Amino acid sequence: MDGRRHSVDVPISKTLVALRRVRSLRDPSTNGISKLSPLIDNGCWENGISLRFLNAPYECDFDDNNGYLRSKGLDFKEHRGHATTKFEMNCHMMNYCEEHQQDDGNKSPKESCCSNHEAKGLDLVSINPSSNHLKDEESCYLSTALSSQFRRIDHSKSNRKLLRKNRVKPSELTGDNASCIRSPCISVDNALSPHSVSTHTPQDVDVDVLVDYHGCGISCCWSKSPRFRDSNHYSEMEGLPLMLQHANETDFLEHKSMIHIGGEISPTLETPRSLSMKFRPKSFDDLIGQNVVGKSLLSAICRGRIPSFYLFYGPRGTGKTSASRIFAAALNCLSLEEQKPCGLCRQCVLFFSGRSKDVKEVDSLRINRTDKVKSLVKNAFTAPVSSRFKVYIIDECQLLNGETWMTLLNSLDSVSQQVVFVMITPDLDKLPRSVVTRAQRYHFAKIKDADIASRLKRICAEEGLESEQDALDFIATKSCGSLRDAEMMLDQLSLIGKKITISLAYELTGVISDDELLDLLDLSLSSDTSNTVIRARELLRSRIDPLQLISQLANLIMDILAGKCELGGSEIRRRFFDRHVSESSMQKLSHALRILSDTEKQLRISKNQTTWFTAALLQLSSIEYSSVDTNDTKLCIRAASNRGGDLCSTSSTGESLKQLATSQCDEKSYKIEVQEDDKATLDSIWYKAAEICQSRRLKAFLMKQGKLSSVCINQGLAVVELEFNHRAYVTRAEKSWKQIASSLQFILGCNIELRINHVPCTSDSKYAKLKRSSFNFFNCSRRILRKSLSSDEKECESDYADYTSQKPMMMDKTLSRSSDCGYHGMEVVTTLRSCEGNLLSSGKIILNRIADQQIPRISFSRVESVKEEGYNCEHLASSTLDLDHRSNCFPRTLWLHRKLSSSYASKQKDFCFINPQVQMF
Ligand SMILES: Nc1ncnc2c1ncn2[C@@H]1O[C@H](COP(=O)(O)OP(=O)(O)OP(=O)(O)O)[C@@H](O)[C@H]1O
Ligand SMILES: [Zn+2]
Repeated sequence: MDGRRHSVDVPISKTLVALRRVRSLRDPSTNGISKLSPLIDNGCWENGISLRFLNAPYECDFDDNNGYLRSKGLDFKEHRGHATTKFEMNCHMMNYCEEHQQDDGNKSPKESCCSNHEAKGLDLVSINPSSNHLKDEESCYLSTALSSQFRRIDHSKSNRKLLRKNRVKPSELTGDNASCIRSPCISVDNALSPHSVSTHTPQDVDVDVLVDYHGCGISCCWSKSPRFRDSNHYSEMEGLPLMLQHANETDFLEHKSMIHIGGEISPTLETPRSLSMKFRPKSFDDLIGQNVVGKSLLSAICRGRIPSFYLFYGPRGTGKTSASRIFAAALNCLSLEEQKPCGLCRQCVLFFSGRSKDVKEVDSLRINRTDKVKSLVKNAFTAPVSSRFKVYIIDECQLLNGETWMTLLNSLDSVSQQVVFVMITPDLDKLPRSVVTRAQRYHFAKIKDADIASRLKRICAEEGLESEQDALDFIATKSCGSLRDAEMMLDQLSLIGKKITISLAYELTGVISDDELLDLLDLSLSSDTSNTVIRARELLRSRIDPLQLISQLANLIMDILAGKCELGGSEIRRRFFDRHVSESSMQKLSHALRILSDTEKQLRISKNQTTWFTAALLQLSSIEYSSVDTNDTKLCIRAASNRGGDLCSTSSTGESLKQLATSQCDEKSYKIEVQEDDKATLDSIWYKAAEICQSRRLKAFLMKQGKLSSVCINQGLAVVELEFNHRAYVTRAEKSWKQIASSLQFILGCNIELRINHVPCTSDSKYAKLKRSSFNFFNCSRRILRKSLSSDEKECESDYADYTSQKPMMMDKTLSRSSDCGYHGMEVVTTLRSCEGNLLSSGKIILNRIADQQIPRISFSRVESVKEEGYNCEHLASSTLDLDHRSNCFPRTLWLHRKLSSSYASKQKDFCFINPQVQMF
């Protein structure tokens, strides 16, 4: 059996305690009572149920002979008035002070506490609380110290019954026991009385006093149950109904022992409800990843520069609340050392046992009423009871309303120097500006994955949990910088299996393993349609959300592309990397990434996520046809026809195009008969595309005047060039570009970028002359996407359609934004070709918007690399163009192109801009 875990004699008790623990894990941050709690809280713990902590390392000895309890030199005596009663007991006790063995060798406050007491041989004295109040500071302190060691046992009637049932004779109870019937706690003498506890010989022992420092894996959740608070709390709560005592959650209590009497678990003895409670930091050194904050707060304390208003903000689970408590303790710590809180001094003990009257945690929602906040402020004006500072910790302060803030802020100037407010929020933006500016702000950053993982490792070691490093790394990644989330996940995993493994972690979080993902990716890239569908459905049906799956898949692909994915390992992994190592595979993967990104957007608005996810997977294999042919070259078909010169090389693969054409359109109606001759292929595509245009006039126009001069498919995008031999035809075609593009899209089955060129007829002598002097290549491009548009996009699209019915097209919807939408300019990527069509150069022109112009103007501020073969267009840099006066918009591609062409052509007649690609910035 695990040395730190405890055996439970009777299964039902184990079950109930386990239930309690599970409940606590559901929502460890709240103390809401679940349905189970009445069962557990009020359940009749039958007589005879005893909990026995086996294997607990006993650090504390009780000396039967001399009647003194000694714990590492610590003598416990009972003082009643002037009388000192010795007592003896036989119990198994583990000194809580042994709790934290710091890895770094530094002593925790508690350890130091022990050793300190040990060194001094200090006698702790308990004043028997005959009244419900501990009257003076000392008694409070002493009582605190003792009760934090040994929580008191309830001597109410019911408990006495239990005691009786447990064969403790009433006569054996001392008169003093009776005198404290009303107290929810027993005094130390009672706790340690030989009558209330007995040896654990099988017959006689019904009660074992169990003190477990390390936590037994059995957590109690009574921390906020008022019936277990001591009388001091009640009286104070009455006076200050707004305040939440944090006594219940403090670490000392969390790590305290449990006393089980006659089968009843004394609820006043706390064990941590969760790992995150158990491992709540207790000093600035314990805070992980917040060194700067810790240092700064500590140095403020040391220098005595304490403003009254602090704001701790940052993501959840990063230590804000813990830091505020540490800060409060440090403010009042009496130690002269720099390291505060010391955990030893009177103030520290008071604070950590939850009995400090000067540190309050305030419920934000409850002070959102005028009377309540006023009462709080009034309270703030009273002097601290016993400490140097009065500290108010207000968590989730973003929930405070304006009026409450006003009251608090107004009081800040007048409250005494001894009052400190620590406001905590995860969201600074939700606070009024005046609050943010007046506070001393501390940012709690997300905690690094590596730090989280090493913290988890330490916890596992301390808890005696077996774990795989991969699993811990995974938990760290999944917890997004929140140590609490990580600890909670670890806690849950520790309940499931003996060892915390990566597969267990995957299962708990609903994530699938990289191997499973690689398998799926392999299938989909290999065009294994049926198996892809089967596997995708299996995964989706079993446990994973399509959106999560798609994001995991995308991440994995990115890792592969970045070379971050390990090649070795499992069989699946090896197979995948054997098959997908080539350059073409990498292209496929990067295209797959784009498909997944599009699909992700679509999934967000789709009700049928499974279908669309599966469809996306099937598209991954279609990349093979559309973007990459078997030789890794672009599929590019051009009619060499009337273009002179060496327009880019053509690698016409009729077969690929056939596949492309037939794979994605209705075979019966639009199957393209691809000829070996490219020209015929292009004509065939053009004919089919024209054929399916709805407007008869357009159909006739396209068939008669238009020509498909090239189709170039790369990475799922077909760049289609059309030729018209008259400017008027070009304009006409431009007006119907959408229909043309969708027909072509339907035929080619992929995204389309359309370029409509004006190529004067060679037979026309006038144009022939023109052509000789200037290849006036009139060009524009537009693109429509096959995917269905989201509603936003549709809106844009329709705006755009309206606009383009009167004006030439534009390429990108962002261009339709008005000039005052924050764009500063645009970047135009141009290509220069000679009149023969030879590529001369390509380059970039940066256009800056001239500020403060009602009608925006652009100036050419930079011309890059358009300077080859003796051509120079630097003069553009000094020119300025007026933008279209009809719109307050940046120019449309075509318009810009015309401007550039005319401006440029006037100086250099030999070439022109082709296909400017415009990007706003
Ligand atoms: N920086 C940290 N160092 C050590 N433990 C931490 C840290 N941050 C969080 N934890 C762990 O998470 C638990 C919760 O932390 P805490 O309540 O201080 O976070 P928080 O930032 O206040 O979160 P919230 O904003 O949700 O209240 C702690 O008990 C502790 O176990
Ligand atoms: Zn101290």
